[in-house]
Amino acid sequence: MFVPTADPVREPPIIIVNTVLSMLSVNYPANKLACYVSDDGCSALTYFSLKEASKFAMIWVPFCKKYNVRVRAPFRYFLNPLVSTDDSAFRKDWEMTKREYEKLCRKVEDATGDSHRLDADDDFKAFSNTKPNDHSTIVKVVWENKGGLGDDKEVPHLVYISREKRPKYLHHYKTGAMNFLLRVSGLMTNAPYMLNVDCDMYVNEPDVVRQAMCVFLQNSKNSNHCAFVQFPQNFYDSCTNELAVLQSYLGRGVAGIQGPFYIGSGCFHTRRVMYGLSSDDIEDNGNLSSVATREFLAEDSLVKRYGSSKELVQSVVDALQRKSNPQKSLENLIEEAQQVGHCHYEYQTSWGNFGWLYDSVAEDINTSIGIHLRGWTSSFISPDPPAFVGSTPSLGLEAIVQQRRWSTGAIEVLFNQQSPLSGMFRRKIKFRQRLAYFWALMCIRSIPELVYCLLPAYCLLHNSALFPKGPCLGIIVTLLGMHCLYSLWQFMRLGFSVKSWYVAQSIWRIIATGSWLFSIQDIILKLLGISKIGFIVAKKTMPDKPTQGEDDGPKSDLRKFEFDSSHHFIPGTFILFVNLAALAIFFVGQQRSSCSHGGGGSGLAEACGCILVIMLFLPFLKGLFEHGKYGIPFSTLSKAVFLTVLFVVVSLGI
Ligand SMILES: O=c1ccn([C@@H]2O[C@H](COP(=O)(O)OP(=O)(O)O[C@H]3O[C@H](CO)[C@@H](O)[C@H](O)[C@H]3O)[C@@H](O)[C@H]2O)c(=O)[nH]1
Ligand SMILES: [Mn+2]
Repeated sequence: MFVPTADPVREPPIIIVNTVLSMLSVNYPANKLACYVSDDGCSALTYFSLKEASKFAMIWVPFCKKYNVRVRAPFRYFLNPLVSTDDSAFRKDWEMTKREYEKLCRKVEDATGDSHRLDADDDFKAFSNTKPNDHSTIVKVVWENKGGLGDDKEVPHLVYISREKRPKYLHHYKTGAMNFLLRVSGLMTNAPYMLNVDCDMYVNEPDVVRQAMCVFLQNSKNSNHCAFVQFPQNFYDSCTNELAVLQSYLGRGVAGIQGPFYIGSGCFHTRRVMYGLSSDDIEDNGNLSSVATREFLAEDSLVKRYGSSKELVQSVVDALQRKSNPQKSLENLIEEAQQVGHCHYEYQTSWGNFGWLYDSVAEDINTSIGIHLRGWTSSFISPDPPAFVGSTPSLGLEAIVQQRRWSTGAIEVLFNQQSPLSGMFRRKIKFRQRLAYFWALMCIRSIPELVYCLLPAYCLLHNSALFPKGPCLGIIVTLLGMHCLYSLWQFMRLGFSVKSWYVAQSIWRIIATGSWLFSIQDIILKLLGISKIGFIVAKKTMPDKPTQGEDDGPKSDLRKFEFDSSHHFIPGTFILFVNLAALAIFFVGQQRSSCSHGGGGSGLAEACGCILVIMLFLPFLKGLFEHGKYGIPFSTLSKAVFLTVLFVVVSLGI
């Protein structure tokens, strides 16, 4: 089980602690599980929090198993008060466990306020004088499960790792961290299946490991060809539902072709596949084919591919040949694990061509295409209640920057080795699956979307017709109506409201013109070699009271849209102003010379177009009248006004 984290400020350790606790307590034999936390932030605080969490786990895990607790992230479980129960033993245990959890929270909080006191402890020496981007590898066995406690009391291994970073070396952000996790876990426990989650995505279904294993091990003739099992991502703090709808339709749709995309979190991978095998490298009985044996197991090819660590190479051979591992003492493997975390370890190896694939900031979609190109299938499981739940950025800059990263990463995939374009003639991926991956091109839509948002206004100002008149207008209105009804039906079929559909339409337009537009700039600058693309970690928060949406479906709410002086808000404000200006000029002109205009120019249809655009950019309209973080700041307003004046002048042809 892998949990990557990168920044103790944007990803508060207590969130990671909860994710880890939820994983340690899943319903599965504890001696077959191990949890690895990779910390790209190289934070003593994170390590401290995990140490404390491992102590609390000795209470939490038996408690969850004894009472068959459903939600095993303590912050979530203790949000609800104890319902009156006659079982006084349960009440006592509940209260004691809650007290211990609160103690844990306090310890983490105190350490966050005063991290210097950790320096005094010898165990934290490795963290002194380190910077997140300049430090050597740290590997710490937080808890080693030596067995003997009985199944319901045992707590799986917990290992903290932080790979070496030096300013001169590329570290590939999360992707590099995932490959390090793959290597260290290979060395230490070498399980054939691996679950990875983002650090905020706690396990919400204790049987999730069994569910995934059912798919891997089911007795169908294709069982060996399922490379990964993907669960959808759900969020406890989301104000909108557009991602849930997208995942539901896209996820299930693609699942019917070759399998769902890997979406970065809530996914179980097969270790052998991550080591680079193709589907035809495996025979019907699951063994390596003779060609694959020659290709993968030759001594020099092993070192070239996987690096110089003998222990690691041996573990790869074992994994490829499906040999079970003798239990080893984790403490004895620390040195070897540190070696495979050196910056230069991957130098002249093929890491990044297998494992999690490099060259895209959206490593999920990139790795996903790589696996499907090698002929593997994947499976989608979407249980109710959801198996994984996490935090999503608040509506505003955080969400816009996240979407920008996703779409930039998706376009990056088009220009690298895994591109669905260059793989056009490779037969191992199904044609329709390849087409589905072109969904990655979505951000190119930003340019036509921007044009569509401006066209009605331009036509009104320029007094030229955008829409045909007479019965032909009926065709356009019918098409638009059908499209709206269809997407509305998609929402309602999943139990979402009309309002939630409207909010989603609005959010998609804002993303298209606020995030995707800038991704195109990112890609152009990257292709010209002017700048590189980085990974800005999304900010995570934890609720302190149950969210309203928990039982009656998440709420859709645009009122919480936050603004600041970022340039990401200029296009939206500009679009709003242009449409407002066009409407105002149109109505003023209409009143002044209602008799002088003939039927050739723009008219009510174009005005309706403007109104529609304004409705879609409603958060911006509201932002004009709000103050503080919900209001659009003056600097953004003035830039947008300047652009609007230019646009109006050009359109009017003055
Ligand atoms: O240098 C880095 C940057 C990020 N992360 C971790 O990567 C995970 C995902 O980062 P987050 O900021 O939460 O990104 P999201 O946009 O919320 O994540 C989605 O999009 C990412 C790709 O852009 C995928 O990697 C994620 O799995 C997917 O859930 C988190 O656990 C981070 O700690 C690292 O370990 N190292
Ligand atoms: Mn996230």
